[in-house]
Amino acid sequence: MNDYILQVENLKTYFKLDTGTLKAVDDVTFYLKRNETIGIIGESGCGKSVTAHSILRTVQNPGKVLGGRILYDDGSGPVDLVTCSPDSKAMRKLRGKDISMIFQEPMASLSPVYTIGAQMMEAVLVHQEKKDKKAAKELCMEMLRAVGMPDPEQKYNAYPHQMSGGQCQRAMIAIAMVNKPKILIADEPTTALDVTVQAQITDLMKHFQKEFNMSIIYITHDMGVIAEMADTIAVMYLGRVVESGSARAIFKNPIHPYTKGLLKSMPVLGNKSSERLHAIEGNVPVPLDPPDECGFCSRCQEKTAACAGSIPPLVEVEPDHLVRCFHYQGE
Ligand SMILES: Nc1ncnc2c1ncn2[C@@H]1O[C@H](COP(=O)(O)OP(=O)(O)OP(=O)(O)O)[C@@H](O)[C@H]1O
Repeated sequence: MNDYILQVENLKTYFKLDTGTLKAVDDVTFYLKRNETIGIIGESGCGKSVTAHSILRTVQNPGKVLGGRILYDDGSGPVDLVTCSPDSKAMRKLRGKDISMIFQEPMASLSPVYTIGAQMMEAVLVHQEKKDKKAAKELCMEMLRAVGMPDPEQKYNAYPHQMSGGQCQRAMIAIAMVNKPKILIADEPTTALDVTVQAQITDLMKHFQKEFNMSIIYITHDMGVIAEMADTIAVMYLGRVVESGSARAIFKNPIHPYTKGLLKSMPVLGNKSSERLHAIEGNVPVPLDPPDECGFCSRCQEKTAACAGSIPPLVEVEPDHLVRCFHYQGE
């Protein structure tokens, strides 16, 4: 069996707007191994969420996946999701069953007008040919207990507004996990929570990963969470992967000035709290008809005249460690 459950290659997702073409995801390549976690990191607007929605084929209009491949292999051979229509039976079967997604804001996926139980039952029954409601309810209760929901019987009949933020997050995870997906896409799932609940939620994901042999795409702007969760890392900037490799390689030997900037912005245990954290100056620009140059060059401390000439290629630094920077052209 192929080592990779997902291979994303040269993915392009653009939004054709009246004002021009917004290249949200532009030539993105990364690979996800079975039972492993890839961390996708970058500041707000780098294209992380649009990448996730491209995989699930749920990109909002007028966004369209316009190029590349998304090879998903559940063990029976790779299928290119780019060739599947977003509304196809194949994609509907895949979403929520093989690949599930959880969000920063549970209310983005929980309906306010249905109970948690009704939403869980819907998630189970939609993928069953013979609808067995009794078995489905048992599965839902088992999952509510597995996510550590307090008083699961009562929460099964509760509406989201009757629960705390952390409980809603657990309910969303229970819905995402109830079909034991092969891939979980977690888009900033802990950002809105306090640190104790954050740690509980990441532990929960690791527990499910082991129990169900699940792969995870963990999207965040927090290098600390990535250090805790990820086996491999893809650093995104302005719609492109600018550096990727094993977590060890990225933390020990970061090459791209953007990766180095992100690492310097991480708090270090033992440093005095009065010491200011490094911040990368400026903001991520909007990739509306972007010029053919390194996307980071407007903010890069190391830029030279060469950086504005064209888009740097992805170069292999060491096996499986790739970087997209004119200053690194290989040995
Ligand atoms: N529906 C849309 N219409 C137009 N532009 C969009 C749409 N959704 C996203 N974009 C643009 O695509 C680019 C990438 O956005 P995306 O949400 O993927 O970034 P992100 O890295 O996930 O940021 P965040 O951490 O804030 O979610 C941004 O410039 C954003 O403004």
